[in-house]
Amino acid sequence: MFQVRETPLLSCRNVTKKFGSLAAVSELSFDLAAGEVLGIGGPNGAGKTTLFEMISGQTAVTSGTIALEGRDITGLSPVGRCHAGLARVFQLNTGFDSLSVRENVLVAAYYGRAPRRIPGFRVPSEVSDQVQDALCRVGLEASADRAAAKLPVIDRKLLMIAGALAMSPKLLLLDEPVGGLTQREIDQVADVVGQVAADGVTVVLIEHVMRFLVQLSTRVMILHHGRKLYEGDAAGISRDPDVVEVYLGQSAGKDVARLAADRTEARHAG
Ligand SMILES: Nc1ncnc2c1ncn2[C@@H]1O[C@H](COP(=O)(O)OP(=O)(O)OP(=O)(O)O)[C@@H](O)[C@H]1O
Repeated sequence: MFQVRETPLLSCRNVTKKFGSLAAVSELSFDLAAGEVLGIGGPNGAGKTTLFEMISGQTAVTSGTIALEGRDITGLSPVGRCHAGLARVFQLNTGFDSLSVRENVLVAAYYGRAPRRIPGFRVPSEVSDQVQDALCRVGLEASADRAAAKLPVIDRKLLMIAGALAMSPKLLLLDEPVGGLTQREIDQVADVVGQVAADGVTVVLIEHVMRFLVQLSTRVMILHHGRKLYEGDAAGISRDPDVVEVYLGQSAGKDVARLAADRTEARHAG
């Protein structure tokens, strides 16, 4: 297993989730250092989203522990985890359709950073600034007054990312952020996430789009049947016969090898 020397930003120890007799995630352990981008892949049903459910507190672990910056958060509510610095972007749209783009982000910025009482809904100026900053980071400032329901799919995805960023997270969980997007749109989201990571936010992303996963991840973990099948750099997944067999397939494995080589070349050139 990868060793993180200082107190890890996120630490999962023997995390297990059982649904009846099915172990969706089984005895999974990993550490994540601040500043990493961990890409998680694996076949349908591998346990990726269930892992996110446990990290973000939407579902309780059956056993195991989860710590954020050394603090055990295993029993904390989802909102408590938000206030501790953890933000999650869901796979499916979670925006409020009837609110504007700005209002959607405002709800996240207002409630996501500290405990608030509803009757006290006065927006402090630092929250407004946070909203504006989040909109600019994803490029939605020109759409701020549009109703969320009227947005194209790509902008809905960016809106969810803006909501998460408005909470000033230390750890950002992204569940299939580019599913269903065109190549150009995927590149657009990759630019946003790459900049978020460059700004110091630690990211864990689940993605089947290998181009996106390989481009952004500093480390990749492939799950299968709730267990770790592979953990290492992106280039290694195409050389791992088990990953190629159960997940990538031969031709996709070659594509991933090419993508990883392109990435290495681009980094050296940069
Ligand atoms: N609430 C639930 N009740 C029962 N079984 C569940 C529940 N949630 C997930 N599962 C099962 O747990 C296993 C892991 O599901 P999970 O959604 O975590 O996989 P995944 O890797 O995210 O898949 P995908 O790539 O299709 O999103 C699957 O067999 C799924 O059917």
